[in-house]
Amino acid sequence: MAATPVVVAIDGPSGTGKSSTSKAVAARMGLRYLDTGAQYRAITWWMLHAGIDVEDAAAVAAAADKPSIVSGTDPLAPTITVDGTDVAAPIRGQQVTGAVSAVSAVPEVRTRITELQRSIAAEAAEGIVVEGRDIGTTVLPDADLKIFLTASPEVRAARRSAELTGRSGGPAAAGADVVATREALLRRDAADSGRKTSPLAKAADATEVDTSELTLEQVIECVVTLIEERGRRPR
Ligand SMILES: Nc1ncnc2c1ncn2[C@@H]1O[C@H](COP(=O)(O)OP(=O)(O)OP(=O)(O)O)[C@@H](O)[C@H]1O
Ligand SMILES: Nc1ccn([C@@H]2O[C@H](COP(=O)(O)O)[C@@H](O)[C@H]2O)c(=O)n1
Repeated sequence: MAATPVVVAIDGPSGTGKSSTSKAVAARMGLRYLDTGAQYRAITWWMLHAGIDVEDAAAVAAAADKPSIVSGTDPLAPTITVDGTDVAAPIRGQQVTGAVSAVSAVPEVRTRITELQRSIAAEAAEGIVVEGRDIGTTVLPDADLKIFLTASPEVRAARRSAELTGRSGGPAAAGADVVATREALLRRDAADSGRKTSPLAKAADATEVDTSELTLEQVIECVVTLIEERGRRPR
């Protein structure tokens, strides 16, 4: 008997483990995977590249429909391109990270990206895990399962610093500064929670999972169990 497709929304603040959890759960359950933060980062990269002042909401709004953003949804090898250019690496840089909350707060940007997200989810015949900030509240309010991941700022900063330090090759790297990383995470959370249009928020019917004291494997197991309870078995 074919498995029933399932749509899973995973939201939460920065660095709570959304991407790591979503990719692993999707791979284990035979689902597609969509990183919506990567889409906002991609449009931000394009704005910066085009010389648009990202603090000028009118200029950002006027350009919102110009770039073509394509997301590959294989959880083992997710991809993101803008006008055919692979931007997977540059969208993770400091410049984009520092600008993305301003761009994602512009309603015309959100309308454009939300439409894209809904069409990708609708095409995923086998089901999909979609992660972001407003998936359960706005993008896919009828998702079969909604998870809201949290973790203390200290834990998130320590995890992110370890990741950045590893990526840059040693403790001397800027990513090793846990205090600065914590401040940057909290600044981005405040901007994402405080915007008028579709802010970062927990849907009323979402299950909250505090990952502060959990290993990544435990969080993955928790989400897989919740999906199985809705009748979907791993492949
Ligand atoms: N439960 C966990 N235990 C330990 N480390 C974890 C856990 N969950 C995630 N991590 C690590 O924390 C870091 C941040 O995780 P991840 O990128 O998945 O978070 P995120 O919520 O998607 O972040 P962002 O919103 O900024 O994209 C990664 O290095 C990841 O390996
Ligand atoms: N559904 C979403 C997802 C993301 N954003 C914005 O993108 C930024 C980057 O997200 P990451 O998950 O890659 O860190 C995030 O800070 C938000 O500004 C969003 O608005 N809605």
